[in-house]
Amino acid sequence: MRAHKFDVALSAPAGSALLSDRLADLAVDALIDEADLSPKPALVDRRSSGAHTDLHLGLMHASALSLWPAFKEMADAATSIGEVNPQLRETIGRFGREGEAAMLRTTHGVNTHRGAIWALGLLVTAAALNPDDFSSAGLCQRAAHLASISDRHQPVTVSHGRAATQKYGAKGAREQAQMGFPAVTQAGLPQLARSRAAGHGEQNARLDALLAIMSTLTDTCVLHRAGEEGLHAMHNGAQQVLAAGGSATLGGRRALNQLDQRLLSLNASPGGAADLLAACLFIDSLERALGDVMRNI
Ligand SMILES: CC(C)(COP(=O)(O)OP(=O)(O)OC[C@H]1O[C@@H](n2cnc3c(N)ncnc32)[C@H](O)[C@@H]1O)[C@@H](O)C(=O)NCCC(=O)NCCS
Ligand SMILES: Nc1ncnc2c1ncn2[C@@H]1O[C@H](COP(=O)(O)OP(=O)(O)OP(=O)(O)O)[C@@H](O)[C@H]1O
Repeated sequence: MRAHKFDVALSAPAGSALLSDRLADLAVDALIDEADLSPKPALVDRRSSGAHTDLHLGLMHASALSLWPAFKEMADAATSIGEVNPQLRETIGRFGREGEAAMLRTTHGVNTHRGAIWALGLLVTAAALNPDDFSSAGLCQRAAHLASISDRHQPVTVSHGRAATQKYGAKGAREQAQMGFPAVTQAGLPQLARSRAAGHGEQNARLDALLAIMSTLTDTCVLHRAGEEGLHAMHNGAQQVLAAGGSATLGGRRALNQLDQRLLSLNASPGGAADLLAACLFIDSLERALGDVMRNI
C-alpha cells in the first residue's frame, strides 16, 4: 500500500489508525452531526422525531454507529482493488447490503439510513481510491463513475424510491449519485461556504446547506409520502427561508418554522436531502483534514 501525506492527517487523532478507519470515523461523524443538527424541517433532530413515528434521535445515533464496519470494509476494498471497476462496484455493493442488514438489526427493522449508506459508501470508497485528491469535484466524479457500473448481485426490489421515480418520472438516489451529486457540489457545499463566510455560525450554515439542497432536490422520500404537493411545498418553503436571509436571521427562522409546520402537516420528510447534507459534511471534514496537513507542512 502506498503511503500518503493524508494518511498522517486522517489518522492523527487515533495514532496508528489506518486511512480506512479514519474514513469510517468521518462518515459516522457526518451522520451523527446531520442527525443532531436542529431545527431541521420534519426530520429527526434534537427537538423531535419530525414526521417519523418510528424513528428517534437515539436510534439514528445507534444506526450511524452500526455502519462503521461497512464503511471501513468499503475503504479497504478500494485500497486493495485500487481502481474503479466492476469488481470494486460489486464488492462495495455487498458491503452496502451488509451495512443495511446491520442497520436493520440495530433498529429492529426501521429504515434509518438506507440512502445515506449509498451516498456515503460511494464517497468513502472514492476517498480511499485516491487519498491525494479529496476535492469535492474529484470525490464526486469517482463516486459517480462507480455508481454508473451495474452490480450483477443487486436484488431487484420494489423500493419506495424506485416506485416514486417511476410514478413521477423523477430522478432519485441512484441518479443523483450517477450525476456526481450535483445537489452536494452545486447546492449544499457552496451554500455552506457562503453562510460561513457571512458569519452565520456553524449550525446555521449547516441548516442553510440543507435548505439549499431541499430547494431543488427531487427527494423520493417526500414524493413517496406526500406526492408532488409535498415536493413543491419543500422546494418553495426552502427557497423562502434562504430568500429571507437564511436560518441565522429572524425572517429566515420564521420561514423555517412555517416550512416545518407545512411539511409536518403533509407528513413529508426530506430524508434524501438529509442524506446529502451528511455527504456535504463528510466532504467538508475531508477538506478540513487536508487544510490541517497544509498548515502543518
Ligand atoms: C440506490 C439505493 C439508495 C436504492 O435507491 P431506491 O431509490 O431504489 O430506494 P429507497 O427508497 O430504498 O431509498 C432511497 C433513499 O435515498 C434517499 N433519497 C431519496 N431521494 C433522493 C435523491 N433525489 N437523491 C439522493 N438521495 C435520495 C432517501 O434517504 C431514501 O430513503 C441503494 O439503497 C441501493 O441500491 N443499495 C444497494 C447496495 C449498494 O449497491 N451499495 C453500494 C455501495 S454504497
Ligand atoms: N435526520 C433524519 N431524520 C429522518 N430521516 C433521515 C434523517 N437523516 C436521513 N434520513 C433518511 O431518510 C430515510 C427515511 O425515510 P422514510 O421514513 O420515508 O423511509 P422509508 O422506510 O422508505 O419509508 P416509510 O417510513 O414511509 O415507510 C432514510 O433512508 C434515511 O436515509
